[in-house]
Amino acid sequence: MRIDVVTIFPGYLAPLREALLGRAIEAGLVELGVHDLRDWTHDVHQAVDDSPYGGGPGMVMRPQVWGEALDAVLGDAPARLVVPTPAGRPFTQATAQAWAGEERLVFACGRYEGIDQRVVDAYAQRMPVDEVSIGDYVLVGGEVAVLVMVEAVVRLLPGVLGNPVSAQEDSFSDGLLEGPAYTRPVSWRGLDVPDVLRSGNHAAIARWRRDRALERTAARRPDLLDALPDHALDRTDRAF
Ligand SMILES: N#Cc1c(-c2ccc3ccn(Cc4ccc(CN5CCCCC5)cc4)c3c2)n[nH]c1N
Repeated sequence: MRIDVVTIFPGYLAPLREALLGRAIEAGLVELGVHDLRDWTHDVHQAVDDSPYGGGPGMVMRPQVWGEALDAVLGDAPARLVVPTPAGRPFTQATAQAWAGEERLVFACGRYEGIDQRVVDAYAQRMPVDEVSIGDYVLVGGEVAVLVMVEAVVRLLPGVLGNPVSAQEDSFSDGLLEGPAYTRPVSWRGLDVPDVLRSGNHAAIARWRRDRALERTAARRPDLLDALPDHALDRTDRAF
């Protein structure tokens, strides 16, 4: 997979070259290009924004600069254009799983009050464009959202995670939050690891983990339980 990010703060994307993601790039599993939007300005001030038509707070990012940058970055290779925005569709694990199958993702990181809508509209005429939000809170720009989305997608690519099964057993993959996890020591500050986890009884362990996942999901994310299809819960599950 090739990932390109266009931003006025390239340094914000430096964490993408660290740790797991950095190793995936070094292993050739992912190619990453980070591009400074200001490289496509032509004025001495390198202006990328202007006042909003119709009034309103703040500034809007100019379509011309974005058009030149995206034309240059995209070239002729097919890609999915992703534009983070507070007004976007929710980015979920299902989104990450769908995008993990893409050959190429190009992320347009807005700042100020966002990017002139005609940029999305123009590119949507020739390629898939997703306006997405990572959550119901307001950030200052799209860079942090891109860090989140790139990590969620790249970890799903074959060969990236040391233990690939965990991508299938993630929270949300079966529609539930994952339950609690424990490691050594068996007792710590007067708190003990649940006996069942040390029993060697794999059926009992699986049941206990499912019960804790259901319990936690019911307590913290009842909306996920409501969204589960009927066949996803067995009679024992329905106790929650
Ligand atoms: N993903 C994601 C995000 C973002 C996100 C993503 C990308 C950009 C680009 C710029 N900003 C800042 C910003 C802040 C507020 C508003 C709304 N204003 C309301 C009053 C009228 C004007 C517009 C728009 C733009 C961004 C924020 N925030 N939260 C998420 N989950």
